[in-house]
Amino acid sequence: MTAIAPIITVDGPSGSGKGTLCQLLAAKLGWHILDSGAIYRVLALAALHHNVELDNELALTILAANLDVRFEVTDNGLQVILEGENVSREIRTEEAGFAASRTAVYPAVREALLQRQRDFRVAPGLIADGRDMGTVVFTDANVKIFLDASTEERAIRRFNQLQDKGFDVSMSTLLGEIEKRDHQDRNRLVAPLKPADDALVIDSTSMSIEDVVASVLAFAEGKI
Ligand SMILES: Nc1ncnc2c1ncn2[C@@H]1O[C@H](COP(=O)(O)OP(=O)(O)OP(=O)(O)O)[C@@H](O)[C@H]1O
Ligand SMILES: Nc1ccn([C@H]2C[C@H](O)[C@@H](COP(=O)(O)O)O2)c(=O)n1
Repeated sequence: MTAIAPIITVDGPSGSGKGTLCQLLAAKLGWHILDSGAIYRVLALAALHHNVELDNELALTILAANLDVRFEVTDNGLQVILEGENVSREIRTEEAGFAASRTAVYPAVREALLQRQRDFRVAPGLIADGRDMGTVVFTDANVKIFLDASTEERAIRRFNQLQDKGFDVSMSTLLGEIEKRDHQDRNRLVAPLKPADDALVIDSTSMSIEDVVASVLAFAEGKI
């Protein structure tokens, strides 16, 4: 009998540091990584390419079920390939994040993407980054983390991150966009952003990323 691969889920709002934490955990443990937000971002981009409106649930669901996306882990980070085209940079704008959040409100779209996400669970283990990893996709995860930070701190982090990548952004616009996306992700009817009952909630507002990693590994001891 094959043992089921262990899994650590990391959920939380935009800019809380989930992606950074997941990469560090995956490198430390030698595990695979699932960036589920990238799947929703790619879906929104595919909708744009195929002239599908972001409020057309049926067309989005068909697109989601047939999404031709590949993920490649390289020395330059995760590369995201949509229909043969590298879209890694294009999907990282705040606009792409908000468009992704719009596609993510539809139950049928989420259902169509469920198995694709679960297929990432292979040995030696998986670190899963998202909004509903611990509450819906991997309810039996060994370790569940809900990573948070104040809205202001998240906006500052995102501002610095986008500037470093060469995107032209304004702090006040960014703050408004983050609040709007948080509201949409927390208040949708299906799989809203919230901590799983058995998650460790970490407020990283005043924590370094190294401290966050240490807290997670201490919590995970004996569970993975
Ligand atoms: N504890 C921390 N202290 C300071 N900066 C941090 C911390 N954690 C992450 N960051 C920085 O904040 C930025 C956003 O982090 P990251 O992309 O990991 O967030 P995220 O939660 O994955 O966001 P999203 O869900 O929108 O993809 C990055 O530039 C990262 O280096
Ligand atoms: N498990 C997930 C992952 C992502 N989404 C939606 C909601 C987010 O605002 C958007 C982009 O995610 P990010 O790349 O910023 O992590 O995608 C979701 O609903 N469920």
